[in-house]
Amino acid sequence: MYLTDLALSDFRSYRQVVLHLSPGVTTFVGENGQGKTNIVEAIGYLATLSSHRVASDNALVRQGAQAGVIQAKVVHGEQPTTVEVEIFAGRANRARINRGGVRPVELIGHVRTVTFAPEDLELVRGDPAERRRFLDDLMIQMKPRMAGVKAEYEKVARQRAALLKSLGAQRRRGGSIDSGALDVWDVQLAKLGAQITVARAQIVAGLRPHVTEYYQIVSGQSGMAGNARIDYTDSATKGAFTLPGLEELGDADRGEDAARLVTNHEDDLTDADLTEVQLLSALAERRDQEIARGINLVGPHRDELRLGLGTLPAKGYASHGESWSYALALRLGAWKLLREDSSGEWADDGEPILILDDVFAELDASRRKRLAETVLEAGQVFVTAAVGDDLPEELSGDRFLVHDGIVEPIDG
Ligand SMILES: Nc1ncnc2c1ncn2[C@@H]1O[C@H](COP(=O)(O)OP(=O)(O)OP(=O)(O)O)[C@@H](O)[C@H]1O
Repeated sequence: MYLTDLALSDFRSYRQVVLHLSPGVTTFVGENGQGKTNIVEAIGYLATLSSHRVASDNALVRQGAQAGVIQAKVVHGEQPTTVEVEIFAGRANRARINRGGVRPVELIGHVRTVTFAPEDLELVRGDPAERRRFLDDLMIQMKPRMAGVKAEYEKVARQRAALLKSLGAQRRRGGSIDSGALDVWDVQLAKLGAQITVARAQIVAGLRPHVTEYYQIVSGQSGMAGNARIDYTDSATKGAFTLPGLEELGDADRGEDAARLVTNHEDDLTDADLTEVQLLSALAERRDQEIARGINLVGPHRDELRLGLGTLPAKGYASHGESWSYALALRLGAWKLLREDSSGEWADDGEPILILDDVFAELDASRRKRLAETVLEAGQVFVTAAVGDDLPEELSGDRFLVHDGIVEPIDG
């Protein structure tokens, strides 16, 4: 998969820009604040309908404009497809595929990207929510129907939390409470939550060997010190979540087609049913505590992706350079997993686009070189850098200079 054209109108700092793009490596070079990241952010938005930098869409619309538009032509298999999203500040987006109106969520899957950016250090050093978001973005790209499940889960969790708060307040005032009203929310939370927990755990099982491998490649560390291992812990059992048939994948051959197991995993139903039962029993057990605190204490929003390095957790122990290598290994692992995914419409070309936003300046010379060699395998790569000299010479390809809202090709 690759983009041949990208047009932005009123997106971030751009009033209007049109770019013709080629497969292989494309680099955007320019001084700080000129709009390099804005371009790759737009490409990433087409894949996930969210920005890798901000939680709200408001900042994506050019100041003073009503709506920002991102339009791209993507070649996937034989036929080019035109995808377009119109972003409104504070309102629902509008989307088009080949000029026909569709629901925005239908765009997901037409463009697949993996973005690595300075913010990714938070994947290792930040709160568990960062790591859950990483898994969810990947989950939605691999199983687009999970976008709806996640949205529904979040709605149920919000409503249940409101009820817990009011029951808690009632109890503190000395009134008697009927906590039976929670039952219907528990059932929904467990049903939706189990699907998310299982989908994420499948992704972790598929990612694990890739993360271990890429950590060693990028960091140059080997042996126990360089052993990066990821695990998923669920809130109901508070233990490492295991999936029958998938767990052995962690120790499987590195070349194993892990994505096939993620998307075609036959035990989905059994796993989700089992997890649902575990969630329901944990909800029953912790109901009193939940009412006292007025928050949901059980569910995938409390699950954790744990990152281990050697015998220690990465968070709090890994050095700055090691944390960077780990974040990069997570992103490259995600890219490999998406690449291997040959389910359904990805049978002919599931190759995701790789975006490396401002990352070379953060790496030492040997890590830069190893990263460059690795990404050359990708069908299309977008790189941004403030200083062209930070880029290893392996990354030749199209170059654009970005300055004052103008993006122009650099010859040679
Ligand atoms: N909604 C918006 N409307 C107008 N301008 C915006 C908007 N959002 C961001 N900008 C401007 O875009 C510029 C930032 O662009 P971008 O983040 O792409 O820079 P960059 O070239 O990647 O810089 P750096 O090298 O510092 O990372 C800033 O000058 C900012 O003021």
